[in-house]
Amino acid sequence: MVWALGLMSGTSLDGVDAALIETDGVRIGRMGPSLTVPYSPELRARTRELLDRAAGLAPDDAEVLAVTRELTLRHVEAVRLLREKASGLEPAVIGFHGQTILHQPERGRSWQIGDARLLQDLCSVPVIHDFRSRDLENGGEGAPLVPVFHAALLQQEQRPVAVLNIGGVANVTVLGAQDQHGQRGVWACDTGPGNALLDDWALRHTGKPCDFGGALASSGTVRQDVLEELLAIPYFTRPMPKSLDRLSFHSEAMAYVRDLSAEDGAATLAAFTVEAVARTPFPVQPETWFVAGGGRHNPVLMDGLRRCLGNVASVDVLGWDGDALEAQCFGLLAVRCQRGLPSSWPGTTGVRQPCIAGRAL
Ligand SMILES: Nc1ncnc2c1ncn2[C@@H]1O[C@H](COP(=O)(O)OP(=O)(O)OP(=O)(O)O)[C@@H](O)[C@H]1O
Ligand SMILES: CC(=O)N[C@H]1[C@@H]2OC[C@@H](O2)[C@@H](O)[C@@H]1O[C@H](C)C(=O)O
Repeated sequence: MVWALGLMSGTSLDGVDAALIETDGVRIGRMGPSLTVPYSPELRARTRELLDRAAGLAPDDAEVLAVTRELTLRHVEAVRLLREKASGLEPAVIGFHGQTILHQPERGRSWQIGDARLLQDLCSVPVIHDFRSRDLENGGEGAPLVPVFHAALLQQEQRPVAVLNIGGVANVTVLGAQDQHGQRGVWACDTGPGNALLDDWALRHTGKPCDFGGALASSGTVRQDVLEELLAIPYFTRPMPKSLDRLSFHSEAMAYVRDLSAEDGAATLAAFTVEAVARTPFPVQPETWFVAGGGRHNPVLMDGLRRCLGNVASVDVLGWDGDALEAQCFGLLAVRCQRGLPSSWPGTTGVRQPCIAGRAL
């Protein structure tokens, strides 16, 4: 096994998560330390601006290049701080996801900005990057990629279970029951919004970047009529696998809630996240749901999920760090790439055949 350092900057645009993981690409050994390096409000705003304009931007646009450099330097800082924290643990490889500013699987396109060469030169560690392209080239959605990691972590689990990540977008991995040979089905998709719509709503109505503790949503009432209109968006009846951009149906959804009070709008958007999960057409019904990502800190989301799905717990009950999971995943994916192991399958991304994620420089 080797130590791999994973870097993930998610759709919430709040910063870079970095984590160390010991793995041979198949088995997972020890988890090392992890940390988050936040983006400055200025960098967050500039990145958000790019994300809003991404469909019309050229790769060599001056602002794209400037933000790419800034973001990469935040990643370099994350690597430096994590190495300091992990004194003595030297990573053999870095898995660098980059910042997604556009995801259009229907056009075979997913755009992560980040300068892998600069990161490799400044950190002096081999970097694996560009994790989504090959999957897209082979007919896949390019996301989610985390199911291989969830399956590796839950190798001992015999029952059908699900891991739900509620980041900016929410994604789920469903693991079927194990047969007598230890084989099981693995299915995945993005279920719908995670926190992104709620974050934008909270920012507009409270000036804060999210609905901390679900305070706003818990003092409002869900508008069922609006909720049903939101859930009538065709994405929700599409079979899995399927994936989303942070801005997928963003303006549509915002138009539906626009006239609601701040509280009712937040309650309705939180219910939207929950119902989108509950209505996903799953091939098997999970007995237990383990929830990761920032959304697990929002009691309105967690209570709603419990009401709809039954047995729902934070991944923390498994001893996992729900804030470091995605960064750890990109450490694992980097090692799998180096060893020629596939990381996506027809059931997880819709790719035609099992596919290696990432490439070296
Ligand atoms: N205490 C809290 N109360 C309410 N919401 C919270 C709290 N802490 C975090 N969140 C939510 O979690 C979000 C961040 O989640 P996370 O870091 O998992 O997203 P991400 O990794 O950027 O997204 P993705 O998984 O889509 O790439 C915040 O934007 C916020 O909405
Ligand atoms: C294109 C992109 O960056 N997608 C992210 C996003 O954030 C959550 C969800 O949408 C998921 O599909 C994916 O990230 C995780 C790490 C994944 O690929 O598994």
